Amino acid sequence: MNNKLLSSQVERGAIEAPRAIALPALLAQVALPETMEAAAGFGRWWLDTREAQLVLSHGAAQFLNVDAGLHRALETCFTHVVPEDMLLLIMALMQAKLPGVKLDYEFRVLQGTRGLRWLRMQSVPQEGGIAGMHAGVLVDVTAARHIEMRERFSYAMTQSLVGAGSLDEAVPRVIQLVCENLGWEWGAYWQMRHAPMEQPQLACQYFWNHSEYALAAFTRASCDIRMTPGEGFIGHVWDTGQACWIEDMKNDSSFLRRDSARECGLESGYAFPVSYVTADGQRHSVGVLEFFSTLTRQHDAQLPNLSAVIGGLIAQAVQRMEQQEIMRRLAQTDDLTGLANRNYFHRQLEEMSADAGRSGAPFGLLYIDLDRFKPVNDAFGHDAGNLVLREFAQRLQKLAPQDVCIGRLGGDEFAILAPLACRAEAMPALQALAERVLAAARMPFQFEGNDLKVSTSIGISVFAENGWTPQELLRSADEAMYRSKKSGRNAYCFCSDSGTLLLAQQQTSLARQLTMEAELHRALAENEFHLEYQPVFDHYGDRMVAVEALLRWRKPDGEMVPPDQFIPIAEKSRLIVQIGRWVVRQACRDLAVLHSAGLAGLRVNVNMAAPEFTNTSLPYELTEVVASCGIAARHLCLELTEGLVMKQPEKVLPVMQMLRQLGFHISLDDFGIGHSSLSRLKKLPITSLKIDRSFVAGLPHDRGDGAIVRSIIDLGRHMKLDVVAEGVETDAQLLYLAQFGCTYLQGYLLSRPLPLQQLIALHHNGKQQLRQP
Ligand SMILES: Nc1nc2c(ncn2[C@@H]2O[C@H](COP(=O)(O)OP(=O)(O)OP(=O)(O)O)[C@@H](O)[C@H]2O)c(=O)[nH]1
Repeated sequence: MNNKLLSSQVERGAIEAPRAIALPALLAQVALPETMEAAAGFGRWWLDTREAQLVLSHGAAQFLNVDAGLHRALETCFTHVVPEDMLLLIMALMQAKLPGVKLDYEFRVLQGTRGLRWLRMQSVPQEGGIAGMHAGVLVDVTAARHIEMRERFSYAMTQSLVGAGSLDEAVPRVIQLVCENLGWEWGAYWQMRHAPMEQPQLACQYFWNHSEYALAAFTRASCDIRMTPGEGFIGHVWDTGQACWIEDMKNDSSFLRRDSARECGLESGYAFPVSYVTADGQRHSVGVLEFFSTLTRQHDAQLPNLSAVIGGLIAQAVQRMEQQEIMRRLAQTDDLTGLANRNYFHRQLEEMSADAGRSGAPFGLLYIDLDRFKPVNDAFGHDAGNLVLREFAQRLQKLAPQDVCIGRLGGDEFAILAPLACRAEAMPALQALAERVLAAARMPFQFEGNDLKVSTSIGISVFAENGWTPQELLRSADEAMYRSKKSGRNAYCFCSDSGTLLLAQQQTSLARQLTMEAELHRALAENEFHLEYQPVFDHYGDRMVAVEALLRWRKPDGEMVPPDQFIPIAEKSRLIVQIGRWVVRQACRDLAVLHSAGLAGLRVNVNMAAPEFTNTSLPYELTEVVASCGIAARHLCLELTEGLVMKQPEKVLPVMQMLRQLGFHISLDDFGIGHSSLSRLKKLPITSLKIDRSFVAGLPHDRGDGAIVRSIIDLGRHMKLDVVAEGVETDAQLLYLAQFGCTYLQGYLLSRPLPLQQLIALHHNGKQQLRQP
């Protein structure tokens, strides 16, 4: 706005009279001291707080990138102010009308080609000023702000780099710091990769992106692409060692990732080298940092000003970490062979044992000792011995899979730690590895035209069969290795081949039992058990008469533990009684649900463990359980094994009799494989017999099984006992059993074990009708 226009506005009455008096003077000030302002580096402004109008001098207008003169609306002066600062600026201006308030506010403005600048707006008290009129100055404080910010930023960055233990930790933090503090949306660090037999290539090693922008496509393109020195934006910066701007990424044909930049709306970017100069004046390039924005940021000078500091600090960190890495590697490595040294190998073994203890993943340990190595030293000298050790180490590295740890434990002793895919593969995989080691040692070593010959003896131990701890595993493998020596050398032995290692096995199984016991206690307390129910059908296989409750254990990580793994361990402790009681209660509660869901009359069969049947209070406890669940005693059938009854008949029989008197059903499980004498069987207070699945499996073709099954069915008929056949899996088995009058049938052919709700759904689907007993 020029002075003429300003005057005309006053003349048109746009500004009220008392202020109009002052305006010619203002206009004169706007016009006249332009050169003075420019020299002093400030602009002036006059604010009419009543009308919210502002007059800007030429200097102030230049700073704000708008016209000089009168602005009737404040917003027109501030069109280039950064939106986040705009509201606070206007609020600060309006507060100036309050008595005693002095305006002093800093804000950011986009000054066209000069980029982002910081301005400070301050009021300057006027002598004899007009009420409601304020005047002040506008100063560009960008330089001071940059210095301050650079200091703050350098401090934060130094903290990040000094505190970081590795580049993986440090560099992403620095990229994020730059992006967040300097307003870039995407940043990355490129590093030179030296693959064998290939030209060195720059690859995107770390990146960071602002979560509010959809930049995944650009990240993908950056991670996929490789650039050789001189190639593309990154290759150019690497090659020249000079920082580089890119103003229009999406249309710049030399920018290799322009398509993805277009897709993500990225506009401009800046890349600079990360390098350090050594005492001899040599520059060493370490990598390239690049930053991109969705705005055109060509002249935002903050990053260029800081890039030397950032690049230098990162390069120093890289140098420091590389040195640390060398030191670390030296501390872990055996000088002569380059393999893991004794200490480091032990640490690896400790870590692997701890991991395997948690995950159960097996691994093997090969303890390798060269045979007749001393004579090599004695005959050809220490250098010859060293050559054998070095070359044998190289052969081990070549033959072993990538993921194994190979160590030299000292002298002519080596060891290999080999992860195993699964327990079943342990033996063959370790055997194959040991064979390769034997063959590698047998190949002669060349020393000054002589063929040096050695062999090896190997001992193998496997986690957790031969030990849970590094000490147990090493001792087991060492003992196995000595057996290989004793057996004539050039051989391998597994630890478990030896009776002398029974102790390790016993310790292992004890440790496993203790761990499992602790887990079972937790499982009970944390409700990790649940029940599934396998239906039992009448002899036509079409009516469900009972369900067998089957205990299931799902660990918090989702792993299902098979009952045959945890029941034997629970049986060795009193835990089985607690678990058994939980099963009975839950089964009775679920049965009540099944009854009310329309399965009235259904019975539940529950497997009972040995210690429970020697407990004389069992009948009363069970009476209380069924009563509290609202079901009758006849609805609960307790299954116990033949062997249990026969082991302690004097204790078990009275409990069984009491249970029968109270109305509970009792079934003799796994019938046929125990040692029941018929005379004793007659006296047992039981209601049914269960034919063991091993006999059912042989039906109908195995004559022996057929004869046993028919006898049991006959026996049951004569003793007025129900006979249940379990493990029915084929139509032929079902027909056979039905033909000979087996009372009840159970097996996968009819139904697998089901969760409670599926059982109810099965019933509601109308597929099953209940026989009312
Ligand atoms: N060259 C060389 N020899 C070493 C080094 N460290 C230990 N030794 C020697 O290696 C030999 C190892 O001894 P033994 O394992 O008993 O010798 P061996 O002849 O292999 O005996 P068996 O294992 O019973 O067949 C000793 O003579 C050590 O002095 C080394 O770094 N370099």
